[in-house]
Amino acid sequence: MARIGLVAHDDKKDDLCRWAERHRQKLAEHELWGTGTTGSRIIEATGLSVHLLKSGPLGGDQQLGAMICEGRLDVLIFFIDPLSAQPHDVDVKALTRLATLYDVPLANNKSTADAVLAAV
Ligand SMILES: O=C(CO)COP(=O)(O)O
Repeated sequence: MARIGLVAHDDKKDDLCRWAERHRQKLAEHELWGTGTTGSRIIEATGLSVHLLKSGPLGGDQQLGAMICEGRLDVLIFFIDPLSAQPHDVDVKALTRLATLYDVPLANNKSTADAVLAAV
């Protein structure tokens, strides 16, 4: 069982919910962690159990970063919106930096997320 973080920027939340619905059965085998709004949307869309952290802009990205550096997260699925500025861009950068630093598989789009999930 892998510990999987699920995060999406606002314009990508629908995409991540559809992706989670498509992979519902496989995701149910794992321990899921989500930032507040993303996690709630996934619970609503799929009925999956997701541990909810703070909303991203309120520290949820940093909580996931802390999980990574403490060895408590195995995979990060983070659908980033490349077309919008984020008020908490520094937190987004910190999270992706820590995932890279600790060699945690990081999927920023659907194709990569498909590949990563197939490997866990
Ligand atoms: O902002 C986010 C990631 O940077 C996601 O946070 P929410 O899931 O709370 O919207």
